[in-house]
Amino acid sequence: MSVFLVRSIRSRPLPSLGSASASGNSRSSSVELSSLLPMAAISGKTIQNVFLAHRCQRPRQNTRNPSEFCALNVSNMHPLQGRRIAWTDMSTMQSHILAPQWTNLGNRTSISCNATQCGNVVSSFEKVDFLKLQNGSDIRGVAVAGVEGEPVTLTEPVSEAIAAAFAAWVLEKKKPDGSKRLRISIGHDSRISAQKLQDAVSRGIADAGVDVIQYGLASTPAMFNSTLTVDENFLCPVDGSVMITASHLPYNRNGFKFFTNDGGLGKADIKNILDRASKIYESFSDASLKASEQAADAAVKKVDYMAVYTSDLVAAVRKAAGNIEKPLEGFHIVVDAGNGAGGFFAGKVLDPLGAVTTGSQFLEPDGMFPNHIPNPEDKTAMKAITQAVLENKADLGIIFDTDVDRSAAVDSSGREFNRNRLIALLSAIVLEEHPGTTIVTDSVTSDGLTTFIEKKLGGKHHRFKRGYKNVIDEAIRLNTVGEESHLAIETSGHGALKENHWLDDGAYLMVKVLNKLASARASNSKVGSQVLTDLVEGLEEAAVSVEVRLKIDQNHSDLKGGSFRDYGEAVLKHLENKISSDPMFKKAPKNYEGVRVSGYGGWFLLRLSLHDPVLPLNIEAPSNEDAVKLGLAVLSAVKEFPALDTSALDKFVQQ
Ligand SMILES: O=P(O)(O)OC[C@H]1O[C@H](O)[C@H](O)[C@@H](O)[C@@H]1O
Repeated sequence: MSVFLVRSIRSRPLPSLGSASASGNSRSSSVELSSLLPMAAISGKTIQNVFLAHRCQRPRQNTRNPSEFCALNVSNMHPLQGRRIAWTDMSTMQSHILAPQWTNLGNRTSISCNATQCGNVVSSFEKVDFLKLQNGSDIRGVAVAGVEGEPVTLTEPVSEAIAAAFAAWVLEKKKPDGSKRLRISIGHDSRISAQKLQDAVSRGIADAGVDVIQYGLASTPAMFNSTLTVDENFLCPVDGSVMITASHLPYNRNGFKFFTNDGGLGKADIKNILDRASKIYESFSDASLKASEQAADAAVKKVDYMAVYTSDLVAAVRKAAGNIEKPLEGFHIVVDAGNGAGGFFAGKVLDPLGAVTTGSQFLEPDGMFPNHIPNPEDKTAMKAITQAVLENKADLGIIFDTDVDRSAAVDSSGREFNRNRLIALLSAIVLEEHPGTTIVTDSVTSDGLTTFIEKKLGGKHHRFKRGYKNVIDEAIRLNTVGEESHLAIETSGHGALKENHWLDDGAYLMVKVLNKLASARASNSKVGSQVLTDLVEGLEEAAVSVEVRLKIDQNHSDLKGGSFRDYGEAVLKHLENKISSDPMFKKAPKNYEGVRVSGYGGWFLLRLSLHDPVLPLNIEAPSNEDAVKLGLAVLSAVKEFPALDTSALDKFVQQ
């Protein structure tokens, strides 16, 4: 990948980005530009129609005045017409300085910077704005400007306030006696805003008088794990942990997940932290932020914690295979990390275990996700790993989401282990170890999966609600009321095991799969990856399986000022009433969210999304015709609600 440098030569035309793109990968290309910077150099690349600029700063004392600091003459930047520019290392405060030099871009190009529209400037951000950042038990916001209609909400000061609030919350919970300082670890995925937010979060934590341990690129489960590891060499256990990630969302988003040794924080905790953050934010001034910048440096330590986490994974597989050093010798396993944080799995886990990993792809972190979205629920992503398995004639393919709390696999014939098939595979493995145990899953699992778990494997299927935290908490609850459960897993690829502290960990799910491969090979050297495919033999899968998402227009007058949740509930109630009088349908006897109904040999579930003003509809049926009949039944009920956008369902039933 070539990098361009902008040199301090005025008025030299910029070469066409278009022609540069043509010479490289069409989705991700870097360009050699020469031009126009008095005191700074710029490198960058164009990805997804965004020109991603990186400024290599020259010594500031050489600048005559601040506006020359990064002044660009872009009079010849026609090739950027209609494109966006995102800075990876410069706050918009600085880009405001250079804005006059860019005025001749007019409306052709929008300029944005890494973390924030207003960089490190304290701008008005009310309590209500903080509360909007809550996404279930996570915090999510826009961290990079440049996408139309998506203003930056997760600025550096906002992030700093949230981190300070989390540190205060941890202090309150842990009640330290003053003999030692508390410590909080910070990790991040591959997003382009990671560095800026890591710095802001570090400042917030240090401000609260807590030590900061930075791990750099890390996975979400590793961050939780750092609250459990006991090893002073790695400054563990930490008292709290922050993962900077927005999972599989687009490049401009980012967010936070928080942990203590009790697990991930719940919805009420997150609301509490956002409440506190809004108060802390009120006390911020430009001067106080400057002071906190200096204080942070002293409180920050860096630790290679991923080395601990990955060696634990390696040890787990060795142990399962009877303490063999290289239990995966002879297996060819390809990994697709989608340019997220999961690339470590090939080099740090599979290689030491003896597996061949050639053909693994997109292992290098790239926050623009130039190849595919790192998401095992995404069709393009699953196609990419399937292709890699087939092209490399591999025994197994493994794919992770951006922060590695979700995963899926592909067998040697290209059959996917995701959604119901992934749950079936893990259920088979866990039920061999714990006969009769209850498997807790999300609500969109199939009827075929219930039959498989209960009739073939002799376990119990507890179909609960959507949401990884809901599923895990329910499994923990069952154990406390005397019902043994060892696995909580979602069709999304989230999964947690009792034996692994109920840690929501996509990498550990794959370790369980590898354990099966390794132990089967240890007892019979001829065993190949077919052993995994055989485990899901007998799982009935519907010929048609679809999800359509019906949006609720929150500004529609039919909401009569009420919330989208109330409106959604009204839609569900109406559907339930209509269905109960129709002899073609039967309501699911046990159901924990939405309306789940059997009919025409299949089923549907309409429910409220966990986070969005959306009613997701899942349909599974033996044929397209039957699926359409189920869709039509839903459509006739929901059509009476004008604020509901049914176009996706209209399209489905008209096919
Ligand atoms: O309710 P939905 O909009 O379908 O979203 C549901 C999903 O939301 C998030 O991504 C959670 O991490 C998942 O655990 C959950 O399944």
